Amino acid sequence: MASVMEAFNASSTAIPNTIHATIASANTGILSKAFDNASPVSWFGVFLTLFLTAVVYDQMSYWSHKGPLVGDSWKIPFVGPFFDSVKPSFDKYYIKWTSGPLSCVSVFHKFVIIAATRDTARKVFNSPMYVKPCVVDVAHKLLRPENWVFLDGKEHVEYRKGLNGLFTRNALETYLPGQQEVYAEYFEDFLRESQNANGEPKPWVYNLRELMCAVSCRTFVGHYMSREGVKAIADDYYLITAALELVNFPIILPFTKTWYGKKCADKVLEAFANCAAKARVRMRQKGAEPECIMDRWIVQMLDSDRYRARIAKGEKVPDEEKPAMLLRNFSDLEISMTVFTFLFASQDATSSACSWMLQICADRPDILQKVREEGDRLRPDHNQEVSLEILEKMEYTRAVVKETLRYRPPVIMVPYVVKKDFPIPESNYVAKKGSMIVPSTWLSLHDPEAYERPDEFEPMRWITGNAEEQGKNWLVFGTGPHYCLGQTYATLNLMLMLHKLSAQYEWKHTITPTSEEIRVFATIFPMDDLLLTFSRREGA
Ligand code: HEM
Repeated sequence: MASVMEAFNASSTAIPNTIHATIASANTGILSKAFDNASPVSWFGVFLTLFLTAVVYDQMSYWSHKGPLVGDSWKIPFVGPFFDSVKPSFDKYYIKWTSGPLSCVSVFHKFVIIAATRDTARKVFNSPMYVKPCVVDVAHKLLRPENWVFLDGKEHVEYRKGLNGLFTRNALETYLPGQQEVYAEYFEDFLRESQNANGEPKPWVYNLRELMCAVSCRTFVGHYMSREGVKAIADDYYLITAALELVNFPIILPFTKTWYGKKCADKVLEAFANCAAKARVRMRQKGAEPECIMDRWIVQMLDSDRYRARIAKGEKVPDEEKPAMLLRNFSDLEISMTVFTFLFASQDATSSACSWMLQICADRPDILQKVREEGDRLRPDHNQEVSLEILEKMEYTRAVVKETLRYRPPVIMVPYVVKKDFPIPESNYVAKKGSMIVPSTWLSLHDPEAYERPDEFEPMRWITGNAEEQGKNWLVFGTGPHYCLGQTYATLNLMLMLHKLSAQYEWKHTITPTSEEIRVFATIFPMDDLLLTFSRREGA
């Protein structure tokens, strides 16, 4: 969502010229009187007039954008519902989504259109001619302005193609052993922490965030980073999320959230660039096998180099020896910036998903029992590595993960910005250039026409029901040219986590009156931060 800075930065709105002219003439009249010593008009009068003029301008601007959209008829002068966005409330978002397919708010001078239904949301996701993803201004400073995620159109498509090779089935298989190592270490830590607390339940959301950060780092940079290095990133990562919150001061002043976030982001970038340098050295060694995303990327670069060298020498290289994707050479910093975007995109979403998944499975022993039965059947020896082949056979575990993502979609809104006036004839509306337009995923994923009893958690809808056929409603990972690059990886990773944890551990959830309430912090979490205790599963 927009930062306050964006609100301030918003381009001037298209108020009819007559209004501009009226305001201008009013201003000149008053000002000339103020400077005329003989005039009784006081500075207070001048100020008041300018203020009222600005209020009128702000209101007219709001109306000129709003047109037929659902939204307040009157805007609180200048700020709009700013104070609501300081502490975002799920219930308030929900009221907005259900108010109409397209609704609006205006915060400061930023006009925000909310696309709440499946069809309006899809329309936004699939209109790259008119819209592009929008991030808070501070994101450019944290991720660096030259980062690929800020590319648009053809350049974005081309860059993204070069990344596809990092998420193929074959690639995902090579990351599995590293992920399992991390789960094994952290689950034992969970157990110790619960034992040290003498079985007293503790909020676990923070531990899960750290775990997800560690698994991501192992997947992205393998063993090039020490456990302490990973822990340092995991410990500080929330500073980055906080810096990118909707409402933050736009200029990076010392000791503000954005300042801490930037410091943390610089550390992560430097650490990842060091890892890239190490990967470059290791992957040049004979027989070195890729273990992480950086390795695979560097192997693709080296293969492309070799191919180009052969061609340059005039060799006729058979087609089957040509790399699937010819890559240019990326610097350590470029690799680092890109891998940072993976962490940035995955950290909050995956932490949210696994928090809800553990809560739901603890509260529904019938579901957990089935996950265990499937796991025990397909991998009876708990010391055996989980192969991709085994994981892919876990139909019920997959259904639980997909149902978690549907029932509690981690990313409830994806902010886009309108690049040029965007006609939406279905709503008889044209979104003006510079507006923010935010497709929401919630209603689509809770649409009773697509998913019967949408507010019930029913994994079987993915096996014996028709949930898999509702592709148009499945907006968990977005759709269109920016759809989530890591969706297969994210799903498999959550399956791996649930399988490994349920095979060897028990976890109990202490239900509180706010367990089912939703706290919005970039993504969504149980309001009470998920009170858990861990123990070893009998016989494991
Ligand atoms: C449960 C976990 C996840 C959820 C719910 C999720 C959801 C999303 C959503 C909704 C988008 C915006 C799509 C759009 O605008 O159409 C997105 C984009 C993206 N995601 Fe994910 N994501 C998850 C995990 C991951 C992971 C693990 C990675 C990386 C390894 C990742 C990498 C990305 C990237 C790079 C983009 C931007 C793609 C682009 O602009 O071309 N995501 N994700």
